[in-house]
Amino acid sequence: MGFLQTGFPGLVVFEPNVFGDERGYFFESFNQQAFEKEGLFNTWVQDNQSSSTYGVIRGLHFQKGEHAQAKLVRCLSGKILDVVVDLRKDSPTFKQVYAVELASEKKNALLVPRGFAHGFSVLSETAEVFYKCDNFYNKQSEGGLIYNDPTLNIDWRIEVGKEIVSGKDQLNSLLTDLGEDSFF
Ligand SMILES: Cc1cn([C@H]2C[C@H](O)[C@@H](COP(=O)(O)OP(=O)(O)O[C@H]3O[C@H](C)C(=O)[C@H](O)[C@H]3O)O2)c(=O)[nH]c1=O
Repeated sequence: MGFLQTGFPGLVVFEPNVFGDERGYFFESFNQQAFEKEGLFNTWVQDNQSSSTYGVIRGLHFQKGEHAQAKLVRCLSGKILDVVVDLRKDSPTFKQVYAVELASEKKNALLVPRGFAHGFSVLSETAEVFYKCDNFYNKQSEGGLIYNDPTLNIDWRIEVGKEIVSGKDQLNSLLTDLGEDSFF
């Protein structure tokens, strides 16, 4: 089981020990003792799962203030580009972007601490994404960054014109327009 540092404080890529045999495979997708040994202390209270087709971009979302959520994100089927933006004012990586490919084949996961905007693009024909949250959904506190913000210049690795973005996400803000209450 490996925990890979990303250079962003608290943002960690998790690579489990996978046990394969003639039946298939087994791995522990989360182990509180192992995570706490790495200094990763989260109390997960809500699990989310979504399914999307190629070209879908969900996000970038965050919940403000006391409703902020840490997430442990994995791809159950297919492949996604998981993308986060650091919104923590005191972080050395404040306003920086980190992206990592999560795939069912890799069985990897991304631990996103509170204080990040999170989104992903679907690189395979379909993808099912599962993520644990350490705080409950709170619609009223939701904030969003527009996926094609020129300041962030995120390469979602989707063929031009094939992006599928919800009406709600098309109304997300530019980083430069976020209010003070969007930062941590
Ligand atoms: C997030 C959420 C949504 N919902 C309901 C609200 C809507 O009726 C429906 C779809 O919600 P939304 O369009 O916000 O779903 P996504 O675009 O996948 O949102 C997620 O996208 C990015 C990748 C994230 O990291 C967030 O966890 C989350 O915001 O599910 C709930 O009932 N509970 C929830 O926790």
